[in-house]
Amino acid sequence: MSWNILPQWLLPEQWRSEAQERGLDESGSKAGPPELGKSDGNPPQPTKQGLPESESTPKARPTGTDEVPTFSLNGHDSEERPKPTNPVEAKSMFPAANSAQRASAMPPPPRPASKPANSTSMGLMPPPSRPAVAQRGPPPSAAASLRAPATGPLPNRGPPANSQQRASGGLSPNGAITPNARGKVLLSPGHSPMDWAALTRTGNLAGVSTFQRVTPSQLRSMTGRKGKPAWSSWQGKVYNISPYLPFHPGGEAELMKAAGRGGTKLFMDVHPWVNWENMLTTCLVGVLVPENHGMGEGESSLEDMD
Ligand code: HEM
Repeated sequence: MSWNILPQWLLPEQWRSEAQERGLDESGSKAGPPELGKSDGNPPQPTKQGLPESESTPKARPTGTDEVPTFSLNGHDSEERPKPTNPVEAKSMFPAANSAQRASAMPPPPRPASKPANSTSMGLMPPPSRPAVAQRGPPPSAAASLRAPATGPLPNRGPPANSQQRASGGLSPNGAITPNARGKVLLSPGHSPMDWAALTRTGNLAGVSTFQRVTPSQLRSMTGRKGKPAWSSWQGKVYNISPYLPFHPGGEAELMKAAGRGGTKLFMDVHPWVNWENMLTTCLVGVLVPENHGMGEGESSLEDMD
């Protein structure tokens, strides 16, 4: 038991009387007269009267220092632990002053990183809050995914081609429908480049059932007006550009400049990087041929068909 290391005047009444009965002092040996532990509530006076010569601990004789004996239920520990003399050591009792942990140069074990209280007290910012998980709706359909190009020009979505916004809008001071510096227009919904790509996969957009030989006069008549389709030739190939008009990022008016004629130079002046051949594959009408190709009178077989 560790009660025997305490001064008698610090012991509870019950223990004090017990110690007196056993006649033990703090070292466990037979003590002197029982008046040592009188229960008058006052600490014993530092007098040698009544104390045996063998008594050497300060329990019954305060030394005047501020040390307060520690109390532990484990009597062995309290008796074996050396009393700290350094005030710093006195505050930090773990690891023990003479332990291997103190003697070695090993750093202390790392603190757990995920303690917000610790990180705050260390002056560190708390970890950033995780971004909210994007609200995802049902998986997009195949057609919808086609409308969101991962690369290439962003689809221009905006008011319909014949709307008031298209007619008067845009950043151009002269009223042209060119809302950006590059002259792109706002395409009506459902007319993005990906929509066009999806449309071209649906089938033939040429407007003719068979491959045609187109003469220049024939081509000139296909202006996209008066109920006729708009044809244009690029490098000897004739395309029906009517279906592409609402999809053209440069606007219908720009594209219509090539209607009924060769559009190579116009095209190459503006965007030589555009792969028109791929884009217009299903719009291919035929090839451009000399005016009197296959005709004695210079008449066009297509004109006859109309
Ligand atoms: C059928 C033939 C044509 C196709 C397939 C086509 C296709 C395109 C494409 C894909 C763009 C967007 C380019 C980009 O974002 O980089 C574009 C823009 C444009 N196109 Fe065309 N185009 C054609 C004919 C023409 C013609 C004949 C003209 C002019 C007479 C023209 C004028 C423009 C303009 C001004 C732009 C906007 C500026 C720009 O994107 O650089 N296009 N065209």
